[in-house]
Amino acid sequence: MFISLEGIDGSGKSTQARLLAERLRDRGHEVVLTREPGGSDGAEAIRRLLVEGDPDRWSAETEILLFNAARRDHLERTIRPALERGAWVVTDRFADSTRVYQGATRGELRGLVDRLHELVIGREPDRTIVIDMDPAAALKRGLARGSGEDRFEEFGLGFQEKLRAGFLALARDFPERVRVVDGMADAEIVAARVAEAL
Ligand SMILES: Nc1ncnc2c1ncn2[C@@H]1O[C@H](COP(=O)(O)OP(=O)(O)OP(=O)(O)O)[C@@H](O)[C@H]1O
Ligand SMILES: Cc1cn([C@H]2C[C@H](O)[C@@H](COP(=O)(O)O)O2)c(=O)[nH]c1=O
Repeated sequence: MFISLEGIDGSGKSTQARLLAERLRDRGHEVVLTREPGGSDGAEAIRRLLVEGDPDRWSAETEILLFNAARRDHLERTIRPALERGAWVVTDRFADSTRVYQGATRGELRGLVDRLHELVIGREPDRTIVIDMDPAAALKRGLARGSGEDRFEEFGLGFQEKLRAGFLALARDFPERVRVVDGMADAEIVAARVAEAL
């Protein structure tokens, strides 16, 4: 089973991915807990190209290519082998992040995002949980954490609001696969909501 956690920056995806992996391991499953961009040696190298350094280094189109290159490597080296040996895969972000960050926020690039996904990736997770929360609260969590790594967090509240709308739209676009969970509660309560949704 292949599960992705999605949502805006600071919504609690990494926390929930970890808690879900623990819950599944407690039930005796082998679980591969992974993330994007990253999750394989090559994809982690591409992550550094994307999140470190001059934010204007890449054009919007090149950025989409890089996210897809990283995802292809992640799929080939980490996700597929794990699924083939019967493990569960829990990933903190997958292709929906590209749909939302690169596609939904820049409408004219949606076609490119969708065509590249079909060509290079060609599969979806079995289930996707969107952790939904108020962007102002999520931004506060991110700032409190003091993570300086994410150049994407620089865009601020207006951008996060667009992202939230993009993630909520996924549940309408992929009703069989995507469930939205309210992330505005203690982590353990949200974890129970995630388990219930799955
Ligand atoms: N339910 C929660 N209540 C309060 N704080 C939380 C909750 N979930 C996570 N946090 C805290 O909020 C911060 C962001 O959480 P986390 O890293 O899980 O989010 P994220 O969505 O993966 O963030 P990013 O996308 O920016 O990496 C962390 O400091 C984490 O400990
Ligand atoms: C997979 C993916 C990610 N991003 C952005 C979203 C985040 O702001 C950063 C790093 O992710 P993290 O969850 O904070 O580790 O990358 C993106 O724009 N497009 C994508 O496809």
